[in-house]
Amino acid sequence: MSKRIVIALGGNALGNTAAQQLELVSLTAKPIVDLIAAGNEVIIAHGNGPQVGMINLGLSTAAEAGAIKSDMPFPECGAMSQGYIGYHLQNAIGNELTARGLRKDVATVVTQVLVDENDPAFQHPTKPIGSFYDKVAADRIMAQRGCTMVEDAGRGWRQVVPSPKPVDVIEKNTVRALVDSGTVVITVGGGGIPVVRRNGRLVGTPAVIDKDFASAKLAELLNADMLIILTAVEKVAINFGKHDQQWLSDLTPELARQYIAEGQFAPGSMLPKVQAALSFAESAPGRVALITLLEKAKDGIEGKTGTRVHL
Ligand SMILES: Nc1ncnc2c1ncn2[C@@H]1O[C@H](COP(=O)(O)OP(=O)(O)O)[C@@H](O)[C@H]1O
Ligand SMILES: NC(=O)OP(=O)(O)O
Repeated sequence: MSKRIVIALGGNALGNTAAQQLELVSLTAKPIVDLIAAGNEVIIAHGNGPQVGMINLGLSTAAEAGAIKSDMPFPECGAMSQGYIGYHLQNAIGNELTARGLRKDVATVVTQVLVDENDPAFQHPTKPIGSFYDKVAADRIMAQRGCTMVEDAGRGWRQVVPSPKPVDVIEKNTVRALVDSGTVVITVGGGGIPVVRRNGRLVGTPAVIDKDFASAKLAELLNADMLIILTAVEKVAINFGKHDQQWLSDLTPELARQYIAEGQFAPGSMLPKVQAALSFAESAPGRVALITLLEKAKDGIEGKTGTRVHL
């Protein structure tokens, strides 16, 4: 039976350069088009941590060198990352559809996501962006730019920015209308451009929303049947990386809460995915969230693999 499915793609899976990204999205497009060819309505959300950091650093460096007139504000960097990644995804998915003789429109919607100006996340930057650095380089960048950098899960040092929770997707009606008309939509890229409401106006704010939370919010607003969070592991584990590691196939809200309380999921990596999956699964009866590998998405939908979070 065909389903309405929101897919969340990890930003780290998109490579570090435009050439790498273009090559990787051509591979990403295949399993996504498998789902479309099977009759599902597919909406694609994606991360932007490495990309928004690259755009921000590149333009700041150009401004400091006098090559451009002024620095680029951070929300605009987020918008650029949506266009950059969205273009590659719509190009790759469109080409894959054409190669299979399927006729479907594919479009990226530049998306603003409402956040609360009083969200405590603004006081505690946690979202890693940009490249990984060693400690010496990180200390130098922090001193030069006055930004915050932290060690990211043993992989090196990265800049961190505030990551408020998504409250609403401003362009949700446009996205819904496009999906209803049969268009494959790429939206809430990088979790959406964070905006706050001030005196009745929407104003961009420097932050990066977690794409897993934004995808869960979008899936809820679009009344999706499934939220699929695609990442670098086939299943979620408890005792991850330890000798007694145990892969999980099914997670009820009760179990998910228990494991979260035990600290089983790493903050900034698996924790937001499990929390986002839990929030979608609990938003209405029958909704299922799946966490798995891109190439296992089809098997996961059929219940053959992945970690399914459901009531
Ligand atoms: N309990 C866990 N179970 C499975 N993977 C985990 C767990 N805790 C941490 N991880 C790590 O989290 C990673 C996914 O997070 P991340 O790389 O930030 O995601 P994204 O795909 O969105 O970029 C996995 O590849 C895995 O290395
Ligand atoms: N915005 C966001 O969640 O990006 P990553 O997936 O790259 O962390």
